[in-house]
Amino acid sequence: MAATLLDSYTEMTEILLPNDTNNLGRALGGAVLNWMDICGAVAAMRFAGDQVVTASMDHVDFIAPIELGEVVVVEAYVFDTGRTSIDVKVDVRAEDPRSERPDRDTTTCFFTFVALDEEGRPTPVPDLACESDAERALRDRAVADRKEQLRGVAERLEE
Ligand SMILES: CC(=O)SCCNC(=O)CCNC(=O)[C@H](O)C(C)(C)COP(=O)(O)OP(=O)(O)OC[C@H]1O[C@@H](n2cnc3c(N)ncnc32)[C@H](O)[C@@H]1OP(=O)(O)O
Repeated sequence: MAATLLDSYTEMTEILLPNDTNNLGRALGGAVLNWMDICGAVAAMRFAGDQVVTASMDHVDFIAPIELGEVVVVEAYVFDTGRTSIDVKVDVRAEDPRSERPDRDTTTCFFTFVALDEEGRPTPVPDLACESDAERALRDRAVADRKEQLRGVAERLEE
């Protein structure tokens, strides 16, 4: 049984409202993580066709702030699988349709979800199929980016 990277592709669009901001009028990290977790879980569920739970999130760097009123676009896709686990890349970018300001990448995180059967036990997931060059490129980039991110974190801890 196989499912494609495209089957999993999920985009979620939010607008940053006051409830999700800090006292500087910028996005709370926890609000962004919540959107990323939901978007990643939807991608994993679309892929597996089963309920999933978040097993882990890798390191998260918030590389640029998101300002009140900006549009937040969260994108997620499956790039690797185990027997019952599903690895998902989640990217976040901010857009301001009211200005000429260019879109900004604000964070990326790699999640692992586990598919569960109706009794809540881990259950096998489909193999990942990449049918186009674009899908293969996304998969390879995610694998490389995850390794690079983990290498960067290890180097920072050693400094
Ligand atoms: C604190 C919170 O609110 S967390 C948010 C919501 N998430 C949850 O509630 C999930 C809570 N955790 C759980 O239910 C369990 O730990 C589970 C379902 C994730 C894993 O259960 P386990 O009994 O460890 O299952 P098991 O040992 O069979 O492993 C199943 C798969 O999970 C993977 N896995 C287990 N723990 C982790 C982890 N911390 N990180 C990544 N993958 C993991 C295993 O590698 C295995 O993958 P594979 O089948 O592809 O080889």
